[in-house]
Amino acid sequence: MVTGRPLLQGHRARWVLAVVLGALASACAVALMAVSAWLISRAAQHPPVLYLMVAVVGVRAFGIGRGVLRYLERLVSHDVAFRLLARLRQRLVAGLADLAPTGLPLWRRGDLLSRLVSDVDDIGDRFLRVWLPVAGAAVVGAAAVLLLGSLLPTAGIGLAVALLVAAVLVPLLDDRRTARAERAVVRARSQRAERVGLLLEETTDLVLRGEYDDRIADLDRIERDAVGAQRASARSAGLSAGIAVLAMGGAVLVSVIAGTAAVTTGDLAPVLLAVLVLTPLALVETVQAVGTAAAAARRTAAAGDRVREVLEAGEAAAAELPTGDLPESRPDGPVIELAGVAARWPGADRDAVSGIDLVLRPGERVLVTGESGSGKSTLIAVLLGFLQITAGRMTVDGHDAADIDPEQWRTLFGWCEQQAHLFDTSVLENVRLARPTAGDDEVRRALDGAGLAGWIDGLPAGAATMVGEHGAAVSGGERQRLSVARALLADRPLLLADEPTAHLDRATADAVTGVLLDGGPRRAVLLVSHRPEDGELVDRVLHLDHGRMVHPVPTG
Ligand SMILES: Nc1ncnc2c1ncn2[C@@H]1O[C@H](COP(=O)(O)OP(=O)(O)OP(=O)(O)O)[C@@H](O)[C@H]1O
Repeated sequence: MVTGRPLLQGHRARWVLAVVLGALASACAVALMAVSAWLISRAAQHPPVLYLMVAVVGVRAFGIGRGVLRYLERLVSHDVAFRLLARLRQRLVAGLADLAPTGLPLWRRGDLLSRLVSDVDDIGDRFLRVWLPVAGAAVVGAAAVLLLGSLLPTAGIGLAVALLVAAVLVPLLDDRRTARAERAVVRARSQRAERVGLLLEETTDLVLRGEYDDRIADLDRIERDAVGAQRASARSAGLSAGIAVLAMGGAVLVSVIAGTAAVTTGDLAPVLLAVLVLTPLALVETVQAVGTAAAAARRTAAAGDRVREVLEAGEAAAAELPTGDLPESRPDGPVIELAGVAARWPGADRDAVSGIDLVLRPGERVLVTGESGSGKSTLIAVLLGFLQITAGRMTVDGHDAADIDPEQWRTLFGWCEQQAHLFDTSVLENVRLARPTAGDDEVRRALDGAGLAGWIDGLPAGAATMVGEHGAAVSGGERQRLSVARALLADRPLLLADEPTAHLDRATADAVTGVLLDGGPRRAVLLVSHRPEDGELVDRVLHLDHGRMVHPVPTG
């Protein structure tokens, strides 16, 4: 559950310090007002200046203390909040990694981004804008009530009632409206992130299909909803703030009436009248913060629910993952076997592959062919452990994959994909991702192996050249070879290549296929390809038709 308690673990002392500092800063503001009031009243009686010195020092100390303590409170509380947010994001990303890739379509990409960024930020606000002001207001409010009550009980009661109205009653009465408005704010924000993401991804298609303007109009509608929701939320907050001022005004009035009467009857020293009257005014800001805290509490609750969904899905996925170790590796490399394997994508009503029997021995090269949609990529997803098998058995050296920790299982495989993702960093670092501990020399050898030496020599900064956002500065063939370089650097016992030459010219495709298949005696290679000529380069061909293996392999 995304609540403060588990998140706060290890940070409680800092958190208490932030609350104490915040309360002291608010207390300084109230004390400043009270002491100033006393000082002005007393000074009006022209006493010897010595009588006033303590109060003068007090005014200075409280004035400086208010600013310094508030600064320190901000420093400590934001430090705690950022630590908590980092911890929460780590947990979310770890959960998503357990869900990926088949579980990720549970949420649209923009929606997921909004949960990871804005919703998590809102949860940070729970500490900064909900608990902190409420804790501070509770401490300072109680102290002010005690102070006024000790001077004149009626004034204390008046202040207590005003505080209850402004900080408890109004937020409670307004709760349903606030909750609705804040839920709408969070929903509109997520829709906006989702639609903007889609719009950016599909701009070219939308323009060509003439649907771009409709999408912009749709976005405008969402934006109007978002603004409407924010207005409703601001109206609520404004109302609470206004009532807080009125309530404190009421407390001032009670103090004036009761205080004047008490001074007349001699029950109260005249110099204390100003203290009674001005102290409630110093509390206005503190009480208003409680009003906005109520709205923030509602928003963070809505955001918390959305983050919790992702966390719980991740935790559920993690709980189901096996934890066994890979068996001791054999000197000549592992043997991977699939016997009668079937697998189904989430939400599908039939298996995407079934009855798959396949043995991959060290050094073997197997070509997988089949029409589009016949299940070739699904077979790779099964091998990589991304897709649960629904029937049959997959083993490594006789040990069931279903018992092995998926992270360990995946260390068996190198993967050369169709559209390798490139990050906005250098060529070198993009390849090093495959084995982060690899030295520059090893990365360069992998680049050479993938036939990229000539290309790199021609780059302005060699292998240190940046590839641009999403690899914008890299051609399709170069991207493909970078993917090959990654697979070579990873140097895993089994190399899976899913149509690695799909977008390449014949000569480049021949070269890339050659490099991939030349894995040596220990590395098995499973190549998915539509090129008939690749059949000549491998030991075996596995042909798929509607998810099932076909024997004999059709020719031509
Ligand atoms: N991520 C996915 N989620 C749901 N269904 C999927 C997913 N990927 C593939 N499928 C379904 O599984 C079946 C096999 O698809 P697969 O991508 O494995 O075929 P393929 O042989 O690799 O096709 P292509 O040559 O076009 O890449 C298809 O019916 C497809 O719709």
